[in-house]
Amino acid sequence: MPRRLWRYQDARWIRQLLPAYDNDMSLAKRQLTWLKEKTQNPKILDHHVRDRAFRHKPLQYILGTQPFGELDIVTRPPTLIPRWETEEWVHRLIDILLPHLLLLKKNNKKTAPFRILDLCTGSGCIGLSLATQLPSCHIVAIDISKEAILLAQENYKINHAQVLQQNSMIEFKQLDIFAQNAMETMMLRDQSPFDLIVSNPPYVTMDEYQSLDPDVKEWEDPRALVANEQGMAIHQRIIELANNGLLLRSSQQEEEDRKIPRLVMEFGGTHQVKPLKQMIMKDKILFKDVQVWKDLADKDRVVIAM
Ligand SMILES: C[S@@+](CC[C@H](N)C(=O)[O-])C[C@H]1O[C@@H](n2cnc3c(N)ncnc32)[C@H](O)[C@@H]1O
Repeated sequence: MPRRLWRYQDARWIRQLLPAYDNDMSLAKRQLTWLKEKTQNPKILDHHVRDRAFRHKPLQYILGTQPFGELDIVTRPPTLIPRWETEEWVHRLIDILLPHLLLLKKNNKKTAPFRILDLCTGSGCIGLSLATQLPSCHIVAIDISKEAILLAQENYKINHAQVLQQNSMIEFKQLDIFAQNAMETMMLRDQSPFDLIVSNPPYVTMDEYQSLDPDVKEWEDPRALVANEQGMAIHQRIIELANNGLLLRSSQQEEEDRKIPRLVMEFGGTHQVKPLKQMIMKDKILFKDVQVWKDLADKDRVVIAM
């Protein structure tokens, strides 16, 4: 296409993109630059701009990937696009676990793999980050959605070599955590409890869901977002399963293990802090302490039980 025509097209595309970015010219221009990095074909580009501008298609679904720490996670509707808030706490968690696992390895204190359960895995971003950065871990990752499990497996294939390099492994399984046989299915072959449970479960109420942006509502699976019980039904189920034997009992643990997180769950905001802490500390046998981590926007975001 001649340069003059490109300039004309660019101006038209930017005009079309503007409403999707609150009429912020620099943001609209930046989006166009990213779209152009994906394709230089004007017909395809025009299609992408229309998808973004008129069909509210999230940019990450158009580009097909989203960076998540060291990983480039493949994104596809309707599986939830990994969020920066999750990326942040996962890397904070890795920073805590890594020296601990290296020390255990050095002191020969733990010969069996460190077992992690990633509940509500979606694209696999959390489980795969842990599997590619932590040594000798055995991770089981669960999701109710078939599309999510297929996507997570695709993401695993891309990062397979890094997982092997860590001498770790990860398995994905489609399962409803409310299913009757959930616990046995999650423990898989070993039938032994986990050292750590991590999860970014759905946590918005149906009312909150109604007011979300069309980018989210029209493209992402509602099952990834909405939960009953004021957005805490899945958290409640995870705590119940942990208490019923899915997590190692503290008496079976080495003293050092007690200092590291054993249950890590993302949640929606300050209004959920008190009920979540109460649910976790109801049975004081399993957990000795509970903390809340804030995200970079200074919002209560993750509950950590030790
Ligand atoms: C907020 S998304 C998190 C996805 C991913 N872990 C992330 O952080 O981007 C929640 C996920 O929970 C899954 N989910 C919802 N209800 C579930 C259930 N009952 N059992 C298992 N997974 C469930 C959804 O399919 C969705 O993929």
